[in-house]
Amino acid sequence: MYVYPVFKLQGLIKDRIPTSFESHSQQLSWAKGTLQDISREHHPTDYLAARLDRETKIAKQLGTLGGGNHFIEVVYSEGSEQVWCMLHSGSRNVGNTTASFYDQVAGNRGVALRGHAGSLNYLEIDSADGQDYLKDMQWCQAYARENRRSMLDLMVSSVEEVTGKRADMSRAVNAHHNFCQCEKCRFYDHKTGAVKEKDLWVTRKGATSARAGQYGIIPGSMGVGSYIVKGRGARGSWQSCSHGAGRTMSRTRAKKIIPQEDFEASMRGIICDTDPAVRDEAPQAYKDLGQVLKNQADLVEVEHRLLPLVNVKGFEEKGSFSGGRSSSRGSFSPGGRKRSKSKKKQRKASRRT
Ligand SMILES: Nc1nc2c(ncn2[C@@H]2O[C@H](COP(=O)(O)O)[C@@H](O)[C@H]2O)c(=O)[nH]1
Ligand SMILES: [Mn+2]
Repeated sequence: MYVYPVFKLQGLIKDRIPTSFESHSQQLSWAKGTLQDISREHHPTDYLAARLDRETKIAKQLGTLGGGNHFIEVVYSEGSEQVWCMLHSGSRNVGNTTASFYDQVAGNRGVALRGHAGSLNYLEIDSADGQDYLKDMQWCQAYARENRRSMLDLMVSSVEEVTGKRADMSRAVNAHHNFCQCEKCRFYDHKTGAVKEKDLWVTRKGATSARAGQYGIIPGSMGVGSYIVKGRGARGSWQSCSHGAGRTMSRTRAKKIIPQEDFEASMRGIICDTDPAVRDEAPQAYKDLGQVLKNQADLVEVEHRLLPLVNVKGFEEKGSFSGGRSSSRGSFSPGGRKRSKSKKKQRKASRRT
C-alpha cells in the first residue's frame, strides 16, 4: 500500500519535466548561468559558440528528458524503507547535432575505418579538427550532466512537496554512458610484451566506467528497475561494465510481436504510462537484468537492488488520446506544454542513446 499519493508525484514530475520532443516554454531560471559556467570550463569552439548565441532551444532543453529509453523513476530499495530518485537522459539535441557535425567533418576528409559494422569516420586526436571535436564533445558531456542535475532538482522538489522529505544529495551517483574520456590506462602491449601506462581516450559505448570502488547504475527496463553497483576496477574490461540490460529486439519488432495486454500486465503495480506508443520499451523487449548482472560479476559488485514505484517516459501521443495512462490505478492528464517545431522536424533531430 502506498503511504504517499504517488499519483500526485507522477503528475508533478510530468508537469515540471518536459519529455519527448518538448522543451521548457521559458528556460529554467538557472539555465543561462549554467551554460555560462559550462563554457567557462569547457571552451566551446567558434562553431558551438555561434550556435549557443543563436539557438535558444539549447537553454530551453536544459532540464528535459527526451524520449525512447530515457526515463525518470521513483524506485525503492529492496529490504529497506528508502526511496531513490533515478533518471536517464543525455545531451539532448545539442549533443546529437554536434556529433553529426563532426562526423560529417571527418567524413569529408574521405578517410574511414572499415569493419563488420560498415565504415566509421574518424579524426586524429592531434589534428585541429580532432582537438575541436574533443572540446565540443566535452562541452556536450558537461551539458548532459547539468541536464540531469536540473531534472533531479525538479524531481527532488516534487518528492519533497508530496512527502515532506528532502533527498540526501550527498549520496547522489552520476554515471555517464556512451561517452569518451581521457584516462590513465595500464595495458599489455602485444608488440613488446610489456605492461604500459599511458593516457588514452577511452570510448565507452553500451558501457560505463567501473573503477575500483566507483558507484554505477545498471538499469534494466521500465518494469524491472535497476541495480546500484560498485566497480571492481577490472583491467580486462578497461575498468568498465555494461550500462544497462540492453535490448533483445528492435523497436519495430517489439511493437509488432509484444501484445499490448502482455505489456500492461508486466507493468501492473507500477505507476506509469502504458500507451501503445511506449510498447517498444516494454520489459519484454529487454534482456534479463539478473542474468546481465551475473555475467559481469567479475566487473562489479551489487550494492542495491532498486524496484520501480513510478516510471515516466517520453512518447508521442497518437490520435486523440491526450493523457498518460496508468497501467493499473486510474489516469492522469499532464499539463499542456508548448511544442516549438513540427513533429516531423523534431523527430529527425531526435536521438535515443
Ligand atoms: N530502470 C529502467 N531501465 C530502463 C528503462 N528503459 C530502458 N532501460 C535500460 O536502460 C538502458 C539504457 O541504455 P541505452 O544505451 O540503451 O540508453 C537500456 O539498455 C535498458 O536496459 C526504464 O524505463 N527504466
Ligand atoms: Mn542512454
